[in-house]
Amino acid sequence: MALALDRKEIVNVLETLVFPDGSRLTDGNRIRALTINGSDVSFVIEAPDATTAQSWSDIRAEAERKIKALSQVGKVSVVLTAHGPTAPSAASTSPPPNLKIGRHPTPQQGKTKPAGVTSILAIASGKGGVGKSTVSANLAVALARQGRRVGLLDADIYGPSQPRMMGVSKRPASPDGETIEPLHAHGVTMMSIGLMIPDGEAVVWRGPMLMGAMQQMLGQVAWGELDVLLIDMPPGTGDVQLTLCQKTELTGALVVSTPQDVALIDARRGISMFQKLGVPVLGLIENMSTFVCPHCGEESHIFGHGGVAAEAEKMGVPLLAQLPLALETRIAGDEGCPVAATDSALSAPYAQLADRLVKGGFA
Ligand SMILES: Nc1ncnc2c1ncn2[C@@H]1O[C@H](COP(=O)(O)OP(=O)(O)OP(=O)(O)O)[C@@H](O)[C@H]1O
Repeated sequence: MALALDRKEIVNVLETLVFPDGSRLTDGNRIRALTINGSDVSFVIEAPDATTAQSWSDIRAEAERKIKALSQVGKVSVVLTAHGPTAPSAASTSPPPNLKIGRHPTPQQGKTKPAGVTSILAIASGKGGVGKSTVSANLAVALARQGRRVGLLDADIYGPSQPRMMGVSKRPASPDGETIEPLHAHGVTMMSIGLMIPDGEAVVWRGPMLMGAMQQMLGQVAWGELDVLLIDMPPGTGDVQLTLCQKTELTGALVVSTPQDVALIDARRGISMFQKLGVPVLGLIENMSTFVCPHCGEESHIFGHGGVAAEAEKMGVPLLAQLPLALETRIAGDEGCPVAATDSALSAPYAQLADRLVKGGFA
């Protein structure tokens, strides 16, 4: 029988990798989420910013090669992520690129999809504030940790929250005034409409302008090769949702709801919109399903219990995940490092959701 893979053996190998400045790859908590699953090894190398991350690609490759060379190791997945923006001076104080974002849409025949993107998943909710952005950010990171090439488009035009949740504030560049360079955080390629709008400017666009902006976010952003692009949709069933369903080749939709009746009624509306527009609903995600008290450990169902599972059954769609309400999840989101990017036990349900989507061939 083969001996179980020893974590220490992996760490020993990683310790031999040294940067030109003499520091080790294992210094300063750079190696995160080292996971051994049978003979498969995965971990994340976290750089302080995106520029540094780029310069670490050789050491990432070397780490992968050396771990693979160990006798009992099967698959190796090493994800290089950047925790912060490229340079503090390039934060949101700089103006957005000079592109006409929010222009009228250009005529488009049929449904399109950015070249190089295999699957597009819309993350939607009927009601606002149920955690759709939290789920999108964490799912994106969880998929990236499983070695998938992931994009995240924050299309929540009225309340873009991905820059905060993913810890990104740099303005995307547009060297040619036409193509928009996406940003990178926690192994995810991302873009938010919030990064394109001048600070303090309220979005008062109406239907056609919104459609034009969405078309630009999908068509002008240099997404590159992606296994999956997650779209964090605005809540409800308005213009943006309709346009996306009609003009984009969506692989499917994931609908997030809390167990509350009011949220479920709206979720039902969202599901029915997707079904009418011929977008497969891949499943429901129950967020804030239980609350585990950080002091006494007692579990309570603040927003009710069982409603989302019953609704999923009624609508004939799977219940894909039940995600707990946790202070750590909220804080991690506010601090720009989604809990799925950490070693916390709370990252597990997101990893399971990601795994389910990968196994289903959707991501
Ligand atoms: N599982 C969770 N545990 C703890 N806090 C959560 C959880 N899910 C979401 N939150 C918190 O609830 C708030 C709303 O979440 P989020 O912004 O993800 O919702 P949303 O549905 O995208 O909202 P909007 O409709 O404004 O786009 C945020 O402060 C977030 O940190």
